[in-house]
Amino acid sequence: MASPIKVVVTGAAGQIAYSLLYQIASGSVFGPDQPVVLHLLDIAPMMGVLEGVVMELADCALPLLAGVLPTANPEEAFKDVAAPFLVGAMPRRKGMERKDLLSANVRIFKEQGQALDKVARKDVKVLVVGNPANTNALICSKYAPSIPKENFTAMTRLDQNRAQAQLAAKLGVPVQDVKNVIIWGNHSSTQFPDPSNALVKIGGVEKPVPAAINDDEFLKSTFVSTVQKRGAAVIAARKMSSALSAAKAASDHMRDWFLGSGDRWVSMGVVSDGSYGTPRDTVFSFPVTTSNGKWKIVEGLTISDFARTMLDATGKELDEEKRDALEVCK
Ligand SMILES: NC(=O)c1ccc[n+]([C@@H]2O[C@H](COP(=O)([O-])OP(=O)(O)OC[C@H]3O[C@@H](n4cnc5c(N)ncnc54)[C@H](O)[C@@H]3O)[C@@H](O)[C@H]2O)c1
Ligand SMILES: O=C(O)C[C@H](O)C(=O)O
Repeated sequence: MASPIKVVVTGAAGQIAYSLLYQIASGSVFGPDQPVVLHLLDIAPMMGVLEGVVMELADCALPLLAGVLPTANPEEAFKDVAAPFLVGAMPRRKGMERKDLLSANVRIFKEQGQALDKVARKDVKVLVVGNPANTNALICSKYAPSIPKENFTAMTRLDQNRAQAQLAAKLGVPVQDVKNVIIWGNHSSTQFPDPSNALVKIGGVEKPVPAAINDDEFLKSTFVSTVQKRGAAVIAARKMSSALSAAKAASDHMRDWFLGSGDRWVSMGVVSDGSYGTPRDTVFSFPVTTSNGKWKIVEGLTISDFARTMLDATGKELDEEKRDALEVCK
């Protein structure tokens, strides 16, 4: 058995963490042979609730759970961690856009970037889930200059999973038979869920999704807006933001980053190098492949005029969010 790795979940007393902690501690993220020590960070008033979470983790009797550290101190939480899931932040309510959370949440990611810079391993792999996730990840990276910026990512995997599920339902196939749908840009209503390179297996044969669906109007409008607005639809129905599916997506993201994405593309918000004409120095979601703990943007894709307009719109929003976030952090 390998020696345990330290994994931190922030917002550990919240609703996403409630699903996520079990997935991490049961081996679904880092593999069935990798023990974990869980660091649980939340704010001081939530320590009582967190105590209950700690009790429940113990009561799960999980063989891979090698230790649990609940704390309200970011430096204690981030000490020597390999994998931070930065979930802790305010969720939006009905009628809000995710960027409306910026002024409330971005300071959390400044403070946590500073703490990571001070005490985390330099090869730490950071996943930001708290909204607005892309810009929070950018700010976290900026305040942790001793850690490579490639190590900071934002979660758009939930959007990818939503897109894959929509296409599979339309085609009447199991969800795993659809692959390579892309989420470009921001985890917001300007994101571009792009099915143009997606593949579907039908009768054992792989075909392009656009040809299999053969309905351009559906792919350019209904499909795109359903995925863009899915988070809001869940909030309208549940009166709380998505949590079960968000925790599953966070697990998928980190698992693929650590263990590899195989023959599938996955979407991750990463610091843009300007690929595909996107704004540098924003955290932009791209199709990537992952192996040996590193991600690589899929190169050489054709960008149609429609896609160009969509990429430019979401890039513009990210540039604006960055400007606002830097102002808040001054
Ligand atoms: N990227 C995505 O796809 C995605 C999906 C779903 C939700 N989210 C976002 O994830 C975040 C968390 O959602 P939730 O439903 O778990 O919210 P929640 O309100 O249930 O839990 C958030 C927790 O974070 C804690 N917290 C607040 N400030 C903190 C700080 N400085 N340090 C540590 N913990 C802190 C709170 O006390 C609370 O326990 C929200 O911003 C939500 O919008 C993102
Ligand atoms: O939409 C939200 O505010 C929550 C989350 O980002 C989601 O996509 O479900």
